Amino acid sequence: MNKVVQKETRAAGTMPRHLLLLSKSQEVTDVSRRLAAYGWHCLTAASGHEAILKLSGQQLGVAVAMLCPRADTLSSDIALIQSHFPHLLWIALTDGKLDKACQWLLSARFIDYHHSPLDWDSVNKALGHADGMAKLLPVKTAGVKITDILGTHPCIIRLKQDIQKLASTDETVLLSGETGTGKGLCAKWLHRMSARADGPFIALNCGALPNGLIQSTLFGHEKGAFTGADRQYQGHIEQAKDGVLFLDEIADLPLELQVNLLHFLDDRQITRIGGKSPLKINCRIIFATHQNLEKAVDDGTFREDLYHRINVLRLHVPSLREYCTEVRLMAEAFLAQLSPPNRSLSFSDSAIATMRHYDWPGNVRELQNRIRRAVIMAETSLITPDDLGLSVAIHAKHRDLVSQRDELDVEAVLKAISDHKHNMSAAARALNISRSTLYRLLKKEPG
Ligand SMILES: Nc1ncnc2c1ncn2[C@@H]1O[C@H](COP(=O)(O)OP(=O)(O)OP(=O)(O)O)[C@@H](O)[C@H]1O
Repeated sequence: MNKVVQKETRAAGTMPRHLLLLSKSQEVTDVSRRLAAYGWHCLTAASGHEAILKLSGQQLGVAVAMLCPRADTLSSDIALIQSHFPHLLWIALTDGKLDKACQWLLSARFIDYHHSPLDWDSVNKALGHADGMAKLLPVKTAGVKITDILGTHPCIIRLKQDIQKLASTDETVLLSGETGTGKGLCAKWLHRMSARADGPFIALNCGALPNGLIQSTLFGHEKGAFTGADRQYQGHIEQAKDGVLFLDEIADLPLELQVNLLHFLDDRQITRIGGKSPLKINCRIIFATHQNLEKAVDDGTFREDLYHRINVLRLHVPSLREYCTEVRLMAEAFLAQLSPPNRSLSFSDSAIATMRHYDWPGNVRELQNRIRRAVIMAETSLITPDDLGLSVAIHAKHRDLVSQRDELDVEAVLKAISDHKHNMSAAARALNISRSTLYRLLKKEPG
């Protein structure tokens, strides 16, 4: 009996467990078959939008994403799914060649990852662990509960005060800041504290939808407006009537739709695709971006008139590095939220020190995800840097510093050699190093 069939037999008779399998790759069927052999039923999706449709009404705990070197193509899909299902635990399957975008994505969004050649037994074990943990974690639905904005650092106090001021107006607001800093959270607070709190809060990630879908998603369509439009659809602007529309990743909105949005901001009217008469909609818009909009204007990918229209009330959401003295406080608050009730966990001193010195490129979202991971991985009641997946990250950071320093050394040596017309002894003297050190830095044998 081959291995897969044996596993199938072993899994037979147990209830199938469900997971989301997100992949744009042809190999999805093979992976889904492999996982089925362990009793996993995979809901496959090739985009965030498809995943959201398939997940609605389901109580899934785990999602698997197949990452390839161009992982950035999945990053906005994952962001979209997370905004609707924030408590899914994510595990990545990668082909081992991690580029920068992929590494960033892994640290920001995943609790665990497995490289090919895949050891399916350990993939299954990790999935089982995550699924079990997801069942123990408190279930919260997106949009229902807003967490507090944590932090007592002056930059967070200022942020909260500014949100309060902006909540008292009905003006359009632009939130800027790195990914994972809490722009979505601030937008929800702006809504919650404003006169529109009883109205809807509708969020749309402009980068997560294919170009063909975004216009009807925003503006809606009439029945029969295009092939497949078998019923009338009220777009997000209309759904946000009397409430707030949160347009995330605004820099990703295609240029042709930027014009339509500008018109809406001016006259507050929309016409559904295929519609004849314009509709007046009263909603407040909050924009967010992690990109440099000024550069996007210079590059011609963002309209200058729209930029000026939305860049009036701008709020910068600080990166976690700007208040890294509070990492412990935040980590402990997230640990209390994310630990199952029957487990008492705390951080070891080395975990606190490591978190304090880490750069947090994925900001608070990364901190939350690392703690989710640690809750699953910790074998004792004391969380270690390893449980947070940080020993490797810190090591990589140090290796980076070493390689950067090496590059600078080589640059200085090459300049000295050129300044001294290729006289190695003179170049070494000028740098105050020996000839042998000079050759070592150049990784060459003395000539
Ligand atoms: N100061 C904070 N206190 C508590 N939770 C926070 C804080 N900042 C961010 N978070 C949490 O971090 C997670 C990521 O935040 P959010 O999605 O709002 O980030 P974002 O800046 O909108 O990210 P992106 O640019 O990728 O869309 C959310 O779960 C949010 O509740």
